[in-house]
Amino acid sequence: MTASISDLLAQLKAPGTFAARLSAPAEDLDIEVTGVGPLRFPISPTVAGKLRGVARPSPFGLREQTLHDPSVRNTWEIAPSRVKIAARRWKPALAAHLRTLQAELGIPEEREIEAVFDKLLLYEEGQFFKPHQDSEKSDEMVATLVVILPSAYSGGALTVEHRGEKKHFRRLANQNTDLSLLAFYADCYHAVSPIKRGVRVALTYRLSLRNHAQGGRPLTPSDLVDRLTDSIREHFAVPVRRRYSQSEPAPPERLVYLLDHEYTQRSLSWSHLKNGDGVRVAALRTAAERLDGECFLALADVHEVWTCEYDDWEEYGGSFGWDDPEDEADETDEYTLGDLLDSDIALHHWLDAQGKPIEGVPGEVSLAELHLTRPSTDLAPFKSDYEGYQGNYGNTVDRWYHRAAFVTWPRDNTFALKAQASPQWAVDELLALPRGDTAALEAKITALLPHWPRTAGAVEGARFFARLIKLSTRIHDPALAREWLSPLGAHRLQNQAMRRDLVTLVDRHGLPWARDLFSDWAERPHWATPPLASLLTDLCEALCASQRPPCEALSRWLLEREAKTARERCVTALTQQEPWLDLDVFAPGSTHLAHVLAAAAAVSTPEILDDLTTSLLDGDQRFPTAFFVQLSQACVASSPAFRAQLAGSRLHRTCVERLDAVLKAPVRAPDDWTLTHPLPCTCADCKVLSRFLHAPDTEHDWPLNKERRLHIHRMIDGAQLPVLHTTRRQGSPYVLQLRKDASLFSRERAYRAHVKATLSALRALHAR
Ligand SMILES: O=C(O)CCC(=O)C(=O)O
Ligand SMILES: [Fe+2]
Repeated sequence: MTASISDLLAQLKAPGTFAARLSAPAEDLDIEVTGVGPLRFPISPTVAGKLRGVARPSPFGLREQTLHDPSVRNTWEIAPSRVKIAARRWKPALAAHLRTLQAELGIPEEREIEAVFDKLLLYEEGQFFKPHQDSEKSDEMVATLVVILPSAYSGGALTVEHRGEKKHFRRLANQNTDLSLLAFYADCYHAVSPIKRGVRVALTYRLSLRNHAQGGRPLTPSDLVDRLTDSIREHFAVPVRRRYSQSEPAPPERLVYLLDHEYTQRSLSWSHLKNGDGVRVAALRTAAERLDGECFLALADVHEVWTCEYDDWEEYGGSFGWDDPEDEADETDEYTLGDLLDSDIALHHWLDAQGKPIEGVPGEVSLAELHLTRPSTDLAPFKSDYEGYQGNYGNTVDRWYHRAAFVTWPRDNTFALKAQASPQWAVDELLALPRGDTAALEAKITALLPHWPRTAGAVEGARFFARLIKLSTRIHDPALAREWLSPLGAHRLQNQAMRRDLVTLVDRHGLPWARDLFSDWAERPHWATPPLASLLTDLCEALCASQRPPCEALSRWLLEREAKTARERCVTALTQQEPWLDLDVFAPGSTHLAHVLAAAAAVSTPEILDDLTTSLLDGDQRFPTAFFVQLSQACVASSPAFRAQLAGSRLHRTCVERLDAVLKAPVRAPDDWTLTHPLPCTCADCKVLSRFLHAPDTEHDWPLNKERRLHIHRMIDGAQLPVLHTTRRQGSPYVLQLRKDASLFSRERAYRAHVKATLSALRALHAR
């Protein structure tokens, strides 16, 4: 059994810790503040008062901004321009202290630390600084140094937190005489608890790594690297099922290892990884390179959704309260996490092995790719959002974390990964391959298939699909060509070049292959896929013009298939409640039929018209007049070729008869309010409604309880009858008031006019 990557990496302890302290005599520090004079230690309350006289309230940096908020930070600060420190003795003394602290923080000896003085801070009684991260003001900044000057005070403990682990630094026993130097990694949250008595004076420094040159990689025990190599090999060998995917289980394409420290775009670099991250990445990279893996660093945005138990939740700030060990304040979390419901990780800001930014790699991380030694819950979220009760899930909380990751994959996977981020790029690359090398092309295409339907299917734009089908004509393997074409869809065969490519394919792979391809496309329609019907004429023409037998056969098969679907659409429309004098119910089906008939006429396949006529006129269904009106309209608007074929046919004669009958019926007299329309329901109430419609009456007041009123409302609306129906909310039960309205006349006039125009167009077909 190979060990898990996380377990192996957990054995690599960080060289050093995230926060360290030392104490030192104060005599090497000669310090003078403009307007106050030289500071003598311990700093007296009088001098502290003078310092306050030249200080200003501190702002604090929150992410990219600088804010003034005394509830977060309540201290005085003095700018470096007012503070003069004699370099002669302090410089070598500070350098020596830094070497000690550097070793404790696990920063390799060969890296040189540079300290830049930032400011002088003064905390008086009650002043504090709540948990925060220091903004990393330069690319090289790795840590913060605080030098607490000798003075008498209590409270004012500094707490530093890293990945759930906290270190408390209380004042030194000899705080009156000695300096206290504290250094911690810049991504650590830290806070100063309120001063109880006295004053606390501190200098802060930014610590940067100087010699940028890639100092050798931290060494890793070679047996561990061997075992890690085995585990990585196994990671890329064992197939796993992908979440939400129907495709066959496959080995992960990448390995993503989440680092422990936080990094910003500026601070992420191979040479500046913070303590434990440095050794683990070195080990992973050495192992990955043995396997010819490509290696990257990236920033990782982690988002998790948890169920949670709610207890008195407050905004952020409450959950990371004072940690004054002298107070022994008990710590309570405001909510307790339950189950992880969902998580997603997005990688961005990629750096390659040389540290150069790269683009075009998919950001989304799958569970199968992921390894980590510390779960995100150990970290302080960058942001969290509490959601009240969420149905089945109860309360939930969303948390976001800023992490970073080491990523590696076998060099052979690079093409497939980049293709996921940009299918367009991949198609262009493949088209640029030397024409004759089918084996190389097919190997590359095979590597893309697992993600191809999803990634290529999401692309918008005709150019891409034109190139996709063009490339498919260079694939010899029929099954591969079919899978490659699956994201295309028949509705996208919009231009002649694409249809010519289709002809080439059908001619090469044969009719059964082509039928399967079109069936794939029909089975997996995009929700907004436009029907193929409007393209049918062009498609069949292109297929038949080739005079290749499989293409001609495909044209026929498509016509028959589309004729069948069109007829089914019309039959389905029959089952819907038919509105009074409505011309829309059969519109989609009739238009579809007309497209099929036009295509059949274009490629001289007259049997389609005969077959359809028989099935429409002699089938079990009786189509109402509205259907023939719609069909006639679609036919007269269709292609000249089809109109010529229709003229004098049985379908033509039937349409003429049915439309003629409409016009032969007597025109409604101006005072005739009777109305005949079949209702789909025969209940007692609907019979009453029908009687009222038939009758010359225009009004009917009908006491009815709620349920029955609702039924009648629905009947009238469903049939779009020219009857107003309102409820008079008086008495018991309320009264349903039915009123026939004048649209009875206007709608009928419009209908007759429409039928008349269509009929004369139908009759004109003979004249040609
Ligand atoms: O006063 C201290 O010990 C810490 C000061 C600090 O965190 C800061 O200036 O950002
Ligand atoms: Fe700070």
